[in-house]
Amino acid sequence: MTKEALFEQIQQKKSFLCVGLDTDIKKIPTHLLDTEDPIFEFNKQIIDATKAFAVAYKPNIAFYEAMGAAGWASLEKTINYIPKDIFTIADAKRGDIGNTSLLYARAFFDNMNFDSVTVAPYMGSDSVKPFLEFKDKWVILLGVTSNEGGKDFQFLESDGKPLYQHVMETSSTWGSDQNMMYVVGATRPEYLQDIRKTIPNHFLLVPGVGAQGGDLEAVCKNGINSQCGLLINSTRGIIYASSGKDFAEAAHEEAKKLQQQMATFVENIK
Ligand SMILES: O=C(O)c1cc(=O)[nH]c(=O)n1[C@@H]1O[C@H](COP(=O)(O)O)[C@@H](O)[C@H]1O
Repeated sequence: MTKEALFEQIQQKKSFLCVGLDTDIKKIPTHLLDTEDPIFEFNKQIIDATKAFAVAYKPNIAFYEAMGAAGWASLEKTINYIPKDIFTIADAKRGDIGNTSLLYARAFFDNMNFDSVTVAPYMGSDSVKPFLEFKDKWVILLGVTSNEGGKDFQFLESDGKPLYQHVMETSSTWGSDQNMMYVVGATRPEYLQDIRKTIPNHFLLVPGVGAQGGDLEAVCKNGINSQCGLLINSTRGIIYASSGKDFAEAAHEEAKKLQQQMATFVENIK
């Protein structure tokens, strides 16, 4: 998907919501366990209930890998079920020596037809560049993560700059704002003004609202740009809003609440 197509969808839906699909067999409503593929059945109903408000879906690959071959089958069915105009993110946090990264890229872009994959920057340029060779596909590089341990390395300074800033400055020359995005946790909105000085035009994937307590308003105020530039993710806050038979309706309501908070920000984009 191109950046223009993504922005068009954001304007149409007045939303920049990404719904995470971290589907855990231990957490889905028990009445689904009798179906042929409970993980897919859950995802299907979540997608149907939220697609009016979501511009992206982000299955976290760990949840599928943990189920073995059956998990991969559920993931493939899920990716094929997501409407084609909605952006898809394989949240896999990959990155390895070049020939291995190329195969990760083929797995998610060619075999499964995801639009993007999350990538860890630690192994540097030759671990990221193979993902950038695929037309209309995206790398979403970890920048400032939402978790507590993100502080362990990401803010260490050298040459007067924190590590995350070195990562963003250097890596943004490997591709462009047409094929690279960055992860910035919603729990750390105070870094967004500085981040926007380094990468004014890139889209940011912002996880951490809902269950992790991130601040949606602060993220929007500091992070939005002239093409929106934000995909804000919520996972548990939406997909596990209810553990009963009404889980899809509850997900619909939570997604709608977030979309309504986002609508004014979209209307004010100049
Ligand atoms: O890359 C990510 O998506 C990610 C980066 C980050 O810094 N923090 C973070 O929580 N995530 C992912 O975003 C999702 C957050 O889920 P909830 O906390 O349930 O909304 C999980 O799939 C995490 O793996």
